[in-house]
Amino acid sequence: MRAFLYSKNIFPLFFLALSAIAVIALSIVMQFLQLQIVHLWVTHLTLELISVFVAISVVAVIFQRKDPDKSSFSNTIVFGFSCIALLDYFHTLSYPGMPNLFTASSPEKAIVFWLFARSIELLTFIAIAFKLKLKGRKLNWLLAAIALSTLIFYINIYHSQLLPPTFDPATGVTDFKTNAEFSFFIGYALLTGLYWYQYTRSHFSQHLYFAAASFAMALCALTLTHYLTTSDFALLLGHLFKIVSAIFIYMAIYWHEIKRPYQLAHIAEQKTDKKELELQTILESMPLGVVRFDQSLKLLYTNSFAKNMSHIFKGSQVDQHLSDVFPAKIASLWQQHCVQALSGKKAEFYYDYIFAENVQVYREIIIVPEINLAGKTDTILCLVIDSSEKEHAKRKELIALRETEKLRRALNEHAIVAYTDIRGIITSVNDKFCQISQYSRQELIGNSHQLINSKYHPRSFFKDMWLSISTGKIWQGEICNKAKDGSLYWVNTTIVPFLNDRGKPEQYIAIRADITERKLAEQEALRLAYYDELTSLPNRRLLKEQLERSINNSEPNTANVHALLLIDLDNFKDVNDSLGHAMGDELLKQVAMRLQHSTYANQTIARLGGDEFVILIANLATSKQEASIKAGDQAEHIRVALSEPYTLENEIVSVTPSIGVTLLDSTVCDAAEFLKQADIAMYQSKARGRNQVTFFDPQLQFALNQRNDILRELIHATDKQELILYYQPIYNQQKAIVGTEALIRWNNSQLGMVPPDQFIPVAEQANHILVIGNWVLHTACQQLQQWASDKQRAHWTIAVNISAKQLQQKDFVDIVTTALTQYQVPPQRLKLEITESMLQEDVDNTIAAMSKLREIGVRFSLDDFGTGYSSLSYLTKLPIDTLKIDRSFVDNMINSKEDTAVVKAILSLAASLKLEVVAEGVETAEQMAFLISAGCQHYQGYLLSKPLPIEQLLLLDS
Ligand SMILES: Nc1nc2c(ncn2[C@@H]2O[C@H](COP(=O)(O)O[C@H]3[C@@H](O)[C@H](n4cnc5c(=O)[nH]c(N)nc54)O[C@@H]3COP(=O)(O)O)[C@@H](O)[C@H]2O)c(=O)[nH]1
Repeated sequence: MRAFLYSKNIFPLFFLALSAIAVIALSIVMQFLQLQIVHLWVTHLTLELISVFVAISVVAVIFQRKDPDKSSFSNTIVFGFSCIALLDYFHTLSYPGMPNLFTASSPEKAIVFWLFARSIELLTFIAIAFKLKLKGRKLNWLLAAIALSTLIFYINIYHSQLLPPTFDPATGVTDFKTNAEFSFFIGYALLTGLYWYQYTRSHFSQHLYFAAASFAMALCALTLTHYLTTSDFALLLGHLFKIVSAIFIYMAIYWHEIKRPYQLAHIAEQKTDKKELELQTILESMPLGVVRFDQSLKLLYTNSFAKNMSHIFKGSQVDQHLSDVFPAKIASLWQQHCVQALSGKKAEFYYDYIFAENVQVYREIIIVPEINLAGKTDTILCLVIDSSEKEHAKRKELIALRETEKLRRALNEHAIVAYTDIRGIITSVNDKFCQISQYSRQELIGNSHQLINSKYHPRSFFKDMWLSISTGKIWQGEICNKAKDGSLYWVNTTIVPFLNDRGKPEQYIAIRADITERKLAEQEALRLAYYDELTSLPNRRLLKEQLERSINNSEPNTANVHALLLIDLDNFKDVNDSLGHAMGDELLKQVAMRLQHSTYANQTIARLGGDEFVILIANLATSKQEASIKAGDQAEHIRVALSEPYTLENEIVSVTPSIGVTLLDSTVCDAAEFLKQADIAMYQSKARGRNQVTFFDPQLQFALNQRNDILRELIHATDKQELILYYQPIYNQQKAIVGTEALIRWNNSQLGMVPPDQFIPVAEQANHILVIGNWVLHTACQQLQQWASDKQRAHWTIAVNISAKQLQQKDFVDIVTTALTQYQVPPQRLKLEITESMLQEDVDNTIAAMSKLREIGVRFSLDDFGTGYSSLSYLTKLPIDTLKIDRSFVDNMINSKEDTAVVKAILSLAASLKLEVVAEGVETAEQMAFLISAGCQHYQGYLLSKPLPIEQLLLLDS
């Protein structure tokens, strides 16, 4: 309970309430018992002096108080309680029983002072409750209180008649006095409520104490409404309540003026301590150095951060001078700015410093002047920001930026650069891009690369490119672009995607190098490598590649039969020889143009070289039968077209083509093989009399293979000494050998003994016959040289077979004479055998050459006479000595009248032209007998001897 009362701070009221109840009860008892107090003036004096002392104490306390506000209610208390103290003192002095104070002491005189004191006290309570403030100095109000009290004193002493009567010696206190007390009671009761109300709102103890004081005064007034004489016990009680009230007033003033300020000061001190702690914590945890200097630049404070700042504050002590805190190099800088701050101006500066360890630190300093209460600056606060990390990062970034800038400049100097956004819209280009594309930067930015698309590349090219870069991969490739003027240029392009934080491209940079020159060179090289210079048609290499592509791309169930046409011009050599190479070239160009007009877009025309052209008709048909019809028709169309006369300058020239056709299907996979097939077919056309279209025959292929085998080996035959010369003797009617025919034999390590009718035609086609013929000529001459010293054989002749190509050599005469001279052979011993067929071409030159040789003595035989077209007109012009009756006539002359007639006719013709006759292929005695009877002088044949190696021939003769 006690704790509750104290805790709620209502002990004073509780105490008063109990006191009131006790006093009222005691009062009733005393009233009932009519108790009287004797020697009351002593008690009264004591009690009053206590309350006067309390009032004076209140004034004293208030008087000592330092009021920040001149119009404080302190003046109210000083004035009010000074009056109360003085009037209560006058009241005490004038109380009955006290010595006379100017006039005789009396109850009335004492009551007047009392009533004035209580009235002023009530007014003072009211003024305090309503916080009425009196302006002015406290001393003035003290003097005013003294003056007022003195005035009341004077009136009450000397002019008491002016005042209403308050005591009747007969009846005691007057009604005025009782009513006045009752009024006081009401006033104090109301004040008790008011103070209590204020207490409940503010919880200020001061209000509670005033409430208690008011309550005590209310009880005092109430008690005093019941006394009649100055010796009544109620009077004593009233004064006791008054003392209680005075004590509560003192407590209120004590609480307000002494205790509370101390409490507030204590709280403020606690707050200050807390704030200081907080400030200290903040300062210590701040990521910057905080340093304070006084006016003389002595160090006052450094926070932990500053203390740990390398090389500057480390080891610094409070009271150290600034010049001892910092290294000399920066101390002056600090000092200069600290002095500025001490003059009241905020200073900011920045420096970097390299320490012995080569560590560079960067500092930003802000110095703030601290203004004291007097408005002056006697300390400065320095905020030290360690910007080393930031600065190093900035410098690194700067270096990186410079590097980037250098790279960018280098890149711009050497490359064509464009930036695009994620959609491919150009966002930035360099000058080189503008130069090569011929578009301005404004025209390019905001556009896509579609602006420079040359349409050279298929859509799939760019689709693949986007697929690559949109997944964050770097793309590289060569692109053909179109400049503003329509010209094309080539760039080697690298597109690098820049990725965002999520790894997705957000920008692309395209770096390009102009490779137009290289591309043109490549194209030119390609053209030279794959195209014929004269006609601009694809050459053999390109044809071969396309042919292989056609073969490889053939798919089942498609038109996968292709046709290959090989065209060779007949007699083109004549045009070259007669009209010159320039005209020959012009002819080839016109042929190329006609071929282009005679073919379709998807067909490839190529020039293999010389007068050879090829047409590849890919995917002609699904069956060979259909393909052969279509290819035959087109080949015939071409043959007709090429056979039309050509106009070469002013010359009208006619050439015909020999065309070989072969059909390709997927069963054969070799382009070279197809070309060979077409070649064979073309040669077949030639063989068939030229100006023909011939399809490839597989049997021809076999022959060709054989031919190729022979040729491959034959080329090395002379070097490998595989050639042997056999000799078949020629007899006269007396069966004596008059000469021999040299017949070549070839014994090859791979092919065995190859008969001459197999390898001679091959050698002729390949022009190798010149080598072989020369060997035969020299071997025969060498043999004649040997025989020249052999009496038995010195008159023998050797007949050497000469091929057409040998005879057509311009230096053929020289070749023969050289051989004769080399072996010192009498020309008469050498016979050159030619055939009728050789005389079909270049007859005049042939005869001229023969004549020259004939003039020096070399003799000529006309072989196989009767089998070809023999014109008697030129037969007479030929410088020949011998006619050889072909073996086919000799074979059949016994059984065939026609052949008998031919043999007789030849013999008769030879006789009339005075030519010798040799019958060859004499195999039977019957044939021999018939020939002798018919007048033939010379015979050659198996009946007499087969061709023999020289050793056997010599045996034969011996
Ligand atoms: N340009 C050159 N041609 C030459 C050379 N050596 C030969 N040849 C020609 O090769 C053809 C075949 O010659 P070969 O196999 O040697 O046949 C010759 C005789 O062996 C054969 N012959 C002779 N007598 C008979 C016989 O009674 N019966 C028979 N079945 N065959 C016989 O005739 C060939 C000679 O014919 P020909 O030349 O027409 O006199 C052949 O055409 C040779 O010309 C050479 O060095 N160069």
